[in-house]
Amino acid sequence: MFRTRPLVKASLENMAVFLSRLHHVSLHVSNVEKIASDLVSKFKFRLVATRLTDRSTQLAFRKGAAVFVVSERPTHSHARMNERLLDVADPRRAGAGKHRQGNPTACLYDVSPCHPVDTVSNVCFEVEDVERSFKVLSHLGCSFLVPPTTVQDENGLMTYLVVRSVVGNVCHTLIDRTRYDGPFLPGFDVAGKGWSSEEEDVTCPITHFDHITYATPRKTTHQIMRWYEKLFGFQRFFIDRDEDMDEGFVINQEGIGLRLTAMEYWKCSKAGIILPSVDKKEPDCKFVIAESLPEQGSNQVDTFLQEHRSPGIQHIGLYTKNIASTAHAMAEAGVQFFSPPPAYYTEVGKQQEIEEAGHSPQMLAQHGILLDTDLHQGPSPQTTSSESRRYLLQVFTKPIFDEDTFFLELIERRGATGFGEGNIRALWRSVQAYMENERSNPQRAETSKTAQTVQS
Ligand SMILES: O=C(O)C(=O)Cc1ccc(O)cc1
Ligand SMILES: [Fe+2]
Repeated sequence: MFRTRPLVKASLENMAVFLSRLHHVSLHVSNVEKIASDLVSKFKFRLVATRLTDRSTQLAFRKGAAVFVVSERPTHSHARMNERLLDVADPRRAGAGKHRQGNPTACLYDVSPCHPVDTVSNVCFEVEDVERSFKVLSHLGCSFLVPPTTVQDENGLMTYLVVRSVVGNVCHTLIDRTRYDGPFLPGFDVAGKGWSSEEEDVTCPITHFDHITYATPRKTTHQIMRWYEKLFGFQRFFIDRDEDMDEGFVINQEGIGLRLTAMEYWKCSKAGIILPSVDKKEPDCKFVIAESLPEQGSNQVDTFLQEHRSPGIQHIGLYTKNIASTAHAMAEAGVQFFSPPPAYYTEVGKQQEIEEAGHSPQMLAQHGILLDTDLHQGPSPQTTSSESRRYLLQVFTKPIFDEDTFFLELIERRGATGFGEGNIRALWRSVQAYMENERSNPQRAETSKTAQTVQS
């Protein structure tokens, strides 16, 4: 299956690499078994592909277009529990025979990071041409962790490279799928019911990654934005209409010191370029840089930087078409969410805002779901006047690794395009209380994780 390439006449000069779409996000963890089991039983992802060798374990999980690849962090001897792992993630195959591969390369499509704690460290993108991307990026002075490398199986060829970003341990793998006809990536075996058998999940309708948020040290936002702009043509995405071009969206009061700046990747349509392989209906994923500001004391971005031991991916927003039902199903399965102060739902303004959006404060309170109305935008063209408000609903899980680092967010957008700026104070207080509680009394915090709320 060969696809045509865009007819772009341009030299390498001043040229960025066009990203077609986000392909998957990689997690590197010490206990693959635990994360695999959580992704399946709690977050309702499906195991779709595996790569098991004597040197590596890589498992791919999918929900809609959101794909996580979980790799074992090289901490201890490897040739062990692969069989058990697969049985945990896919109980129907328990007792099946051994299934090992000959290719010994550790961490295909990635590098094996020597990171001291569990981490989400690779965002893999599809591009149209890896060799050309390599030339463009080399020209821009980029350093590569893996130069263009081709992997092959019975379904065709796949070329990839891995580049290091300027955000801590975050890397980007660029893959070119145009000569590959298999469901996932060469080197992986299909697992479970396979890639494409997904039935619509009406209870947990997660469709894609909505945004990826980096936690970064003070005064690093501009350098990061420049890097993504130069290499991948990222453009600034204004979170708020009143946001300052240089400053980003800043909250710097009442103990909260945070700068948020968002970027979106090159939209080919904006430049009049048509990439035939890109499904234009597929939504894209934004990138948010969260930088902590010094005046208000230590905060959750600082906690991430300390516990993760470097800047990196702090959280990922999973887009859902129905947050109430998704949060309910996940909570039933054992996912722990942060709850805002109880007063959040009874405050007159918020209560009215929630009711006017057609939701019940009690129902949102049940799972700690926050609602943020976009006050600046006019009515959406698709809505009638009675539902002309644009808002979003979001809820945050507690950190999913042992350290207070990475967490997931569920987000349902009803026309609003921001990241819940109005909710940050409520969220911030609940996270802060959780972290303080956990630090002062780790054992008690562990047992009380489920029902945590704080006073406003
Ligand atoms: O920007 C985002 O993605 C948000 O969801 C807002 C946010 C950013 C960083 C935090 O530590 C907490 C909330
Ligand atoms: Fe977020």
